[in-house]
Amino acid sequence: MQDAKLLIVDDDPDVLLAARLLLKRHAGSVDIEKNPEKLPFLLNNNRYDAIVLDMNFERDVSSGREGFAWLERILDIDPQARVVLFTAYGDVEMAVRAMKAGAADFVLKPWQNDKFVETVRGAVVGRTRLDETGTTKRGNSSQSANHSITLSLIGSAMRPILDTVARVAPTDANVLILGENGTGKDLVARAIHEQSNRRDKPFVSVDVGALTESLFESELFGHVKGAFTDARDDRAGRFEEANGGTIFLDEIGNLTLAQQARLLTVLQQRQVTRVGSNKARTIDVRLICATNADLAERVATLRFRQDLLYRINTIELALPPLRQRPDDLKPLAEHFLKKYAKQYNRPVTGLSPALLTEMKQYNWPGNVRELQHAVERAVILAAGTVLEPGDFVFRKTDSPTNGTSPVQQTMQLEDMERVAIQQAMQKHKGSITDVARELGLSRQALYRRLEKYGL
Ligand SMILES: Nc1ncnc2c1ncn2[C@@H]1O[C@H](COP(=O)(O)OP(=O)(O)OP(=O)(O)O)[C@@H](O)[C@H]1O
Repeated sequence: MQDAKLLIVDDDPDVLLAARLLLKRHAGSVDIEKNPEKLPFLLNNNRYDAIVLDMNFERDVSSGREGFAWLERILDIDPQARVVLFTAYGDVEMAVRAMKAGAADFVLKPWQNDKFVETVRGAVVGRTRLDETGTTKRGNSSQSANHSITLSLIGSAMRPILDTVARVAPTDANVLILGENGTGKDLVARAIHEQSNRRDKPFVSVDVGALTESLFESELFGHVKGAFTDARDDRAGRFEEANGGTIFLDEIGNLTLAQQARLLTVLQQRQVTRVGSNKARTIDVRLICATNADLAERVATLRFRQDLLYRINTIELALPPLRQRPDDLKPLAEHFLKKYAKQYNRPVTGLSPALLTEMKQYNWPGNVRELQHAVERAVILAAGTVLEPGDFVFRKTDSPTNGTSPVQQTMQLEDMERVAIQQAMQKHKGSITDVARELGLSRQALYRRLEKYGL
């Protein structure tokens, strides 16, 4: 593995240092990262022959849940990734589960040097074989591989959207993607990038709604050493990371007015200044934003700046909620069924007509993400080879079209949402990852709701 490029992700700096020292003697290069949130960025910009990933990122937690969630995310981005999991607890059952979920192998901490190197070597060899026999792989500059995300967007409702994407992508026009949570906004943003002339440059995605007031500026625009207590080094912000490529600002509707003003200045001047510095740096980025909020209403109620809206919405793309595209339910569900039957090695082959009927009657508040998780659960738990209504958990919600006023509907939906979150928090003993998964929300979206409802 002399030429291999490796990545180690662990929140313990001592582990990172020791593992890097050891593997550096056997590999071409070894990147280390403390924050797993950086994984999507790293994977979108590098091709790693193997990734060593910690199972537990929260101190005093040994469930491995974080590791599983990140493993899944890695394989979503790069299905051929070879991931070796670190576990400190010698839990063989967990390691076996991890391998079933797609990990290449695992290493127990504290590790034995020879064994660790051999395990990583095995993962690298596996990757080389996959690449040799492989189907599409990222980093391939052929036209078809470049359009892999576009091709992964399923459903007839996506056709007109993809037509617009094809026309808009090669221009540098700013795009605003509107749609409820889980409707595919992130995928569409990536499809625009991969069809654009910037496709070989970075695609940087930032959930700006999840950034606290104090983090906002340094995360987006960077900081210099000593700018604030934790600023131990100079650091580029996400705009600089995206230079030459595309920056995707998700949940833009949640920015405070002060944040909106700072963002607008950067967009107007096309320059960023790191916190604590007075040197402005010119940036060249294509801007894509997304929100599930009604921005026109926010402008009318003075919560969103009109000048910022005009700057970001040169082209608007609205993604319909899943309940408005019943024809897409079957192809989407079949797509996820195939994916998870293969991933979990389960003999599930189809959906019963009765299940399809129930799926069409349900209103899918979590949209495609909820459908994806529902199918995943059903594939794992189903007794037969065809999924039946009993294999699915439909969350109990009233149809939003039941004759009540929009305000009452909002109240009712908010009440239901709060109760659903409370129940899921109790059921999963407060595990954010599990609750987010059950409810079909991103972790950030869940954090925001917990804050909103004071839970
Ligand atoms: N048309 C589609 N075809 C295949 N998969 C889809 C489609 N739309 C969404 N998905 C899948 O559903 C999940 C949610 O999609 P995505 O993250 O793009 O939604 P989002 O609108 O950005 O959500 P959020 O607002 O919560 O950030 C992802 O796993 C994505 O791959």
